[in-house]
Amino acid sequence: MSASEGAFTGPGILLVLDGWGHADASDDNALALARTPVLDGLVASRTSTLAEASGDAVGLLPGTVGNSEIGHMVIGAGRPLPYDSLLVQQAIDNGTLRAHPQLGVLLDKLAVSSGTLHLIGLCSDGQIHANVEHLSELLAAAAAHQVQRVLIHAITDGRDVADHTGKTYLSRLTELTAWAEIGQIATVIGRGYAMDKAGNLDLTEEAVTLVADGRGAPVDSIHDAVTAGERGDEWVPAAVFTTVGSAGVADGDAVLWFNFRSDRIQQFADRLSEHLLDTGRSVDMVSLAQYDTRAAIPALVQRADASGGLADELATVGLRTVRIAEAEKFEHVTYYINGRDAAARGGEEHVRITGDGKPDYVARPRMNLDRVTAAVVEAAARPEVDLVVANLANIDVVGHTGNLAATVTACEATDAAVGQILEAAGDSHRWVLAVGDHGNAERMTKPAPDGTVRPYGGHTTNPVPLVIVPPGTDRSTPALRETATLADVAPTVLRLLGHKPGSAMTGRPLL
Ligand SMILES: O=C(O)[C@H](O)COP(=O)(O)O
Ligand SMILES: [Mn+2]
Ligand SMILES: [Mn+2]
Repeated sequence: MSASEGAFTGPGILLVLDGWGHADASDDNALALARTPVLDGLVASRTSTLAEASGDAVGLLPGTVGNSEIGHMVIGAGRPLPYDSLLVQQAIDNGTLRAHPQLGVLLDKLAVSSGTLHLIGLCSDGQIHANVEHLSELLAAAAAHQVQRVLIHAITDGRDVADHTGKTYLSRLTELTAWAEIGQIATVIGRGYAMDKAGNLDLTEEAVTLVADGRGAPVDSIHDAVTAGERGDEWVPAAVFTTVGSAGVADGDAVLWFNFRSDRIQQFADRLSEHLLDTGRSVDMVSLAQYDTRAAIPALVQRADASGGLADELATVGLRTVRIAEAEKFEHVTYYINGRDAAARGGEEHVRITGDGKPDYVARPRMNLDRVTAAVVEAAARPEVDLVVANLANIDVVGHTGNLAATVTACEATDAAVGQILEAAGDSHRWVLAVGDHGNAERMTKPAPDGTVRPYGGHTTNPVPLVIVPPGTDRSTPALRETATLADVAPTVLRLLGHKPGSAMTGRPLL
């Protein structure tokens, strides 16, 4: 360790506590209700501040809740990055989406062949994976090109928005189709099936055969579609509207995927592509934003450049990092934090902690935290490792269940884990920077579109705690700046490691 402008430099630990947001205590604030002496101590310390993690501070539309993808990307990039949802909205506002040549060719082809356009995506306004309002532009484009038939394959949410609101969003779809004078809902299925990202292909298959072959329970109304299941909107079972005639995808049809975030739709997109190919159907596919699929699906809106972030800077100066998270958040500390770049840089080691079987987060709110913590402690003890980067998933993942009691347990388990990690940091004379990537557990209810207050497991627009714990007994560290955003994390980490912020970073070191 050496002194540098009042701050110390040396090896450290960057700890992302997923879903660790800040809000005043209330009876729906799981973090405040939980007994969390370690986290409370960190937040009350002099080297603690609050960082903006939502809206335009990170590259989202103003007022939009943060999410893991943009959160980790900005933590890594050291600058706000125009996120896909923002870029899609800009393309709608400036007319480039509607005038997109590739979209025009696809729609004209359908108009000539009388083929069907299938719109597939998450129907809510959660703005994390999709926004149902984007459909007005897509339907208008189809109508302008005189496409004759548009079918919507709606995925119900209940995770990024309050549960049991699926009916409201499906009703919104019918308003949009009435306004555009084209389109009808053909099928409905919950995101638990259609947006599995853990390789549970049996779940994905339900969505694939529903959309491709029209195989699902016949329903006559939105009400029947969403009330068939008793497990909420995430698990609405496959349903086909009897009113649409043939709901499946025919040879010569086209598919437009309207989720803008890839991670939870790519498995479905790949499986549907393979299924159509296997069954001899030639179908044009495009996606609203870029997907990380095996299948080549052209995107209508391109991703922002996220290079020049922490990973690139660490590689340039030759520092070693270990990245640790359980499966749910593994891409977050590797792919996302590295600027949506799958290549591991030199000096980068990845530790992915996997669990057994299908997770039940209410029954097991500790998840695999003990093993994640053990891996962090082990990595911290290795002198050749300059920076340990870890994500503790529980506060967010259990928070998503909307179950307050389970989330309180998740917060308490995380608190104990952070305590162990701080001890290990003390032993190895490392600093620790702990930060949330967006809010979640600090608010567990939300008014639904119908005005009722419902349990809510989704993210928030609240700022997140950002705390630096100096190594050893160093108590000379100055207080942190009061205004901060996630873009300040990478410059601060580089400073603490004894290096300058990267030239592409606009965030500023917090000390
Ligand atoms: O995909 C999910 O689990 C949620 O919709 C968003 O959560 P994340 O942004 O924390 O992954
Ligand atoms: Mn997150
Ligand atoms: Mn989340």
